This record gives sequence, C-alpha cells and structure tokens, in this order.
Amino acid sequence: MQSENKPIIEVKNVSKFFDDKTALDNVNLSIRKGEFVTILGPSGCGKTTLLRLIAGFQTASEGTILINGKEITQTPPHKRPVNTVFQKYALFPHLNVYDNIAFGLKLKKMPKAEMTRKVMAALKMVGMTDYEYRDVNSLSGGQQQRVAIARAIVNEPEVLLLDEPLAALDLKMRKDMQMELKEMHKTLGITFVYVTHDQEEALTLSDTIVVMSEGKIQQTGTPTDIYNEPVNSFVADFIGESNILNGIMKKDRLVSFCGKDFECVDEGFGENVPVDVVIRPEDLYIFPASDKTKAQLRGVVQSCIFKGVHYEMVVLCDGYEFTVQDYHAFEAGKEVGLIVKPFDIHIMKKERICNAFEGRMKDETHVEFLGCEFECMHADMSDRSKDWEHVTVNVDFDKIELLDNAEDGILTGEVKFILYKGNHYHLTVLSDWDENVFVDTNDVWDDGDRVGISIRPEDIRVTFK
Ligand SMILES: Nc1ncnc2c1ncn2[C@@H]1O[C@H](COP(=O)(O)OP(=O)(O)OP(=O)(O)O)[C@@H](O)[C@H]1O
Repeated sequence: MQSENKPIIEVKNVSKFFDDKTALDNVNLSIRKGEFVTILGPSGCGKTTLLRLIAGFQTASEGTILINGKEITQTPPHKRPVNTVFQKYALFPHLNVYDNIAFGLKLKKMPKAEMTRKVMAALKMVGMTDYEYRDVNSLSGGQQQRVAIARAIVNEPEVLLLDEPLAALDLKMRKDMQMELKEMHKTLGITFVYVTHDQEEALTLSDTIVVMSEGKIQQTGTPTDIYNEPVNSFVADFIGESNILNGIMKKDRLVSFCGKDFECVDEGFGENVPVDVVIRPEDLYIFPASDKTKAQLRGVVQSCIFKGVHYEMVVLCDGYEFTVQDYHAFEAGKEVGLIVKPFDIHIMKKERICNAFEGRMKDETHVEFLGCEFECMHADMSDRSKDWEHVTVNVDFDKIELLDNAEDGILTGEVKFILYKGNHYHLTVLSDWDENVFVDTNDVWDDGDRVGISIRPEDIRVTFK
C-alpha cells in the first residue's frame, strides 16, 4: 500500500499527566493517510495512553491532536473517524457474531439490506464467512479477535486503532493473524495505528515504527532505518538483539573498543570521545581460529544454541562477550576469530557519561539531591558569591551501589531497564523520587527488582552553576 503524503493524524506537543506521573512527555507525531504505523515500546512507556488520546477515550493534559487537519483534542470518541480494536476481544457475549458486528450500524438505524451487505463484507474481510449465526462464546480466541476487527471495520473508519490486538493469542495464531492484518490493511487502504511491545511484530507489519520509552518518542522511521540506524542504545537494544559496547571514537572513521582499534565509517564525533558501539549479531563474521583469515578479535565460544534457522553463539574475547549469529555451529570451547566490516559498526553518541543531579548544600558535609540528604566531602562554604542552593551533583555510573535489601539504601528505587555491555550491565533505576539513576555493575539484577541505592561521600562530586 503506497501511503499518500497528506497527514491524517497530527499529534502536536502532547503531554499527559496522571497526578504527578508523566505518561506522555511532549510527543510530536505525524501519521500519513494509508500508513501502517506501529507504536512500539516496553510496558509502561505510554503507548496505550497515546492511542487512547487519538481515540478520544482520554484527553491530553497539554498539546493538540488533529485528524484531517481539524483539531479534535476535545471531540468525543464516537465523533472521530476512528475505531479501536482492543487486546481483550470486548465482544457482547449475549449477541451472536452477526449482531456483534451489526451493533454500531443498528444504532445508526441503517436499512436492513445495506446492513447485511456490510456485515457480510466485513466477515469476508476477516475470513469468517458463514460464521454469522455462531455464538461468540463458541469461538476460539483468534476467531473472536477477527470478529472484533470486523466490528471495527464495518463502520468504515478512516483510521483503525489496534491496541495489542494479538497479545492474547498463541504464537502460531499470532503469526497467521499478522499476515492477515497486513493483507487487510492493503485491501482496506485505511490508516492503521498499531500498538505493541513485540519488536518482531512491529518489524513485520509496519510502514513506520515509532519507538517510545518513558513517555517520549525515541525514534520514528521505517523498520529498516530503525533496525540499521538506531539513534541510541535503547532503540538498538529494544529492536532486536545487539552487541552494545562502550567505545572511544579516536578520530573520524576510527573507533576503539575491546582494547583494539577498528575502522568504521562514522565521522564528526570529535577526537577521543566516549561513544556506544552497536554491532548486530549477524554482522559478526565467525570462523575457526585455525583459518588463515586475519581475525580482528579472537575468542572462545561460551555457548551455542540452535534458533530455528541460524545458530546463536556467545564468544568471549578479552573479557568481552559478543553474541554472534551464523548458519554454521561453532561448539562451546572452540577457538574462533571474528571480523566486522567498517559499515556494520554503528557509532552512537552517548546520552550521558555520568549521573548529573540537581542538588543543594545543606551544610559543609551534606548535600541534598534525589530527595535525600547525602554525606559528601568537606566543602568550604565561606565563599558567599557561590549559589549553594543550586549545585550540580555528579556521580559516576560505577560508583552507585545497589543493595538487595531496599531499606539498607539511603533511598530506594526500581530497576527499569537493563543493557548488557559485553562485560558489565548498564542499569536504569527509577528512584522513588521519580528520577533516573544510571548504574554500571557486574551484579545480575532483573527488571522490576526493588533496590536500595547508596553512594559513598568520596564518590559525590559537587559543582556550582
Ligand atoms: N488512568 C491512569 N492513572 C494513573 N496512571 C496511569 C493511568 N493510565 C496509565 N498510567 C500510567 O502511565 C504510564 C503509561 O501507561 P500506558 O498504559 O500508556 O503504557 P503502555 O506503554 O501502554 O504499557 P503496557 O504495554 O503495559 O500497557 C504508566 O506508568 C501507567 O502506570
């Protein structure tokens, strides 16, 4: 389906707050007519909220939403040219398939013959011809979801909003339905806005993927763009498996990681600048160490599992683990060489190189930040020209201590996101003060773990604005 260039939905500077929780933070998005757009992100990132604002089930706290160039921020759902399919089928259990689909048309008092024609056409579209008199309770999950889709498209909306419509189905059914949805999108020619946390589903279905995290859009682009050119390590990690390592951009087209220099194609980062290096597992060429080919990295295979089409191996090279995919198996214990081509090394600007918090000095040895008072190294506060009420507190990622027993910390938080960087984990911990604390550690934590957070006085660096 070729999308026309005209935007059908425009989301402008939209934020949504629930009390002091920010579900959407200044979101801007333009969706073209006929496009299949997928909003992708981890649980709690705000995707459903964004869809509900477009549907009209909730209103934006700030910003505007336009459909067909008309502001509809305050328009009720039934007056918008959109229909929604939810994860839970939400069919009326006491009505049969026909009556479920015809429900909206009956409300509009549509003549019977026209209504029957439309319901039958919708049933045909979802591959359920001959099911019109079936009791919906006798249908499988997949069939119920087809009926729910038929009920949405029978109203001929300009936009179909789909909120994880396949999440409750088993894998086989999900794959079949994905193909059917893509066909339906082609045939109907209308705009689909699809919400999912499943990256494979997003890559398979979409013309455009919108990657979200923590209420913000991280990247918008075609599946190939997002896969090949992720803008940051979050997107790289979320879209498919990646090797993500700390590196130093030595100069244009030369990056160092894993203790070695590699040619790459990126320019303009400056000299000796810390960067994130991303290499897809399928872009690492693996061969026996005995080969004559000159290896860039040498290592030992730690594990090898069959993934259906290819093998996935973890190779340990100089203390760094690399995930490698290949059609040939290299068994655990085997010595191997690795090569990566310059254009397969993706360089990403680091969003930050240490934690930075706003704080204020309480006295010469105490500073307040993250909602708590921390002991710090002695500061001479006799200089009255300095603003002791507004200081910046820097703490290196590896100087934040996480504790199993949340009560043992100065403050507490929850592990939100874990990035493996080859030889350590980079964690995002959301403190109970609702600020992110970034932590480098070798300890293994899980998403959702409650942790105590502690920082030693000598690791707290206070600077003045
Ligand atoms: N009605 C509400 N009241 C309070 N907080 C809410 C409400 N709805 C959503 N939130 C919060 O807003 C944030 C975003 O929620 P949202 O449901 O949009 O996320 P999501 O990405 O769709 O996640 P999931 O995939 O788990 O549904 C979450 O932190 C959630 O707890």
